[in-house]
Amino acid sequence: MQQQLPIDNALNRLPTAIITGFLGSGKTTLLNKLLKHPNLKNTAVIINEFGSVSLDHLLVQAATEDIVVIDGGCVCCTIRGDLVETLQGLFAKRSAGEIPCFDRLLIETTGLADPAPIIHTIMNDTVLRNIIQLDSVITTIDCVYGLRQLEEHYETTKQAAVADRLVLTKIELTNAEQIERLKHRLQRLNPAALQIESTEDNLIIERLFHAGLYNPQTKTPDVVAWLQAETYPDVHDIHEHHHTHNETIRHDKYIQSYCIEYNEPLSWVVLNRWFQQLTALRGKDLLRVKGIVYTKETDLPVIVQGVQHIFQPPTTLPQWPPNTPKASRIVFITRNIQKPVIERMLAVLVNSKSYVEACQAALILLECA
Ligand SMILES: Nc1nc2c(ncn2[C@@H]2O[C@H](COP(=O)(O)OP(=O)(O)OP(=O)(O)O)[C@@H](O)[C@H]2O)c(=O)[nH]1
Repeated sequence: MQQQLPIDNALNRLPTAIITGFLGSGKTTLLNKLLKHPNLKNTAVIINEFGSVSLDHLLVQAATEDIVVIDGGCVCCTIRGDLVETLQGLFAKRSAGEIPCFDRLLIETTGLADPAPIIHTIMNDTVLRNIIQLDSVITTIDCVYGLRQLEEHYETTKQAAVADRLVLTKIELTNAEQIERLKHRLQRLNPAALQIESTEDNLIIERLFHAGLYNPQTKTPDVVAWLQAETYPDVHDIHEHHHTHNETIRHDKYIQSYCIEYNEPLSWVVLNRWFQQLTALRGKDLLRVKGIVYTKETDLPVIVQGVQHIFQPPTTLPQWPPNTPKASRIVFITRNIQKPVIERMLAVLVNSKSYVEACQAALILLECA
């Protein structure tokens, strides 16, 4: 039975990048550098902190910091009303001709911000998701303090784990060995994220943006570049590495990144149950999920994306892109959910003949918690 999902329309939406990074790691310095670039002159900027910054030909709005702390410490599902309002206001003014017609949006978070709620807002607000598309999550990492911050602050680890691009700042203030250690650590934490040194003047624009599903030059989906599936190491490599270090506090020790591959077509029932169980039971530990799925219900590739508890409604591509096998490939960045657990869950769900059997997948997940 062929079923319809909306065709992905990312190309028609405004590219939006989030710049995040720990306190003092160089977000504003990077932003100011970017805004001087002629290709970014029609950029609207939202600074996610108190007060506004005045920059000539640019639109700078201030979205107040309004993190709602729910008992138990989970702020991940909180959609920031102020950000939604600010964005909608910006688009209303643009439509009314009150401000110039910007063609790109940059959002700078505060240093302690969890980028997940901002990503949720962009992906799932019913109005915004038809207007803007997440083009890139850019995380600045301080080469002087980065290693220590990764150990001591989960915020830094999470900001690095969800990034599409990692910008290494203050390179000139430290030595080559420390930079290599930091790069290696970041590579293990988030192998698909491109590492860029902030001093790379010529390449920075091209390499910082366009982390979305579409190649901006050809306007066609580039699943290979988007998923970067081949960069995810086999899970055994990660374990071996951990055992060779005598690490005590490290937050990134608990972060795993891997790619699940499945050749047979999956039914939507299985797919939905899998994601529902994952989000309901371990949502806060699903730092980022994205993939292309081969389903029984449609010949078209289905695109899935999620951050923690919230998944974007699935969409399809108009056809399977060249060089992309007709199979499912989903990349996961998780905290304390190992690849075999995810694979076992999927196997149980695929083979289950009853609801009760399907619930066994949830038990696998609960046992590993
Ligand atoms: N030497 C050097 N200094 C840098 C670099 N990047 C940023 N800085 C300095 O580091 C300090 C903090 O930089 P910001 O850009 O304000 O950092 P931020 O992440 O926006 O800071 P918060 O908004 O406070 O979290 C400033 O004094 C910058 O001049 C760099 O690559 N090299």
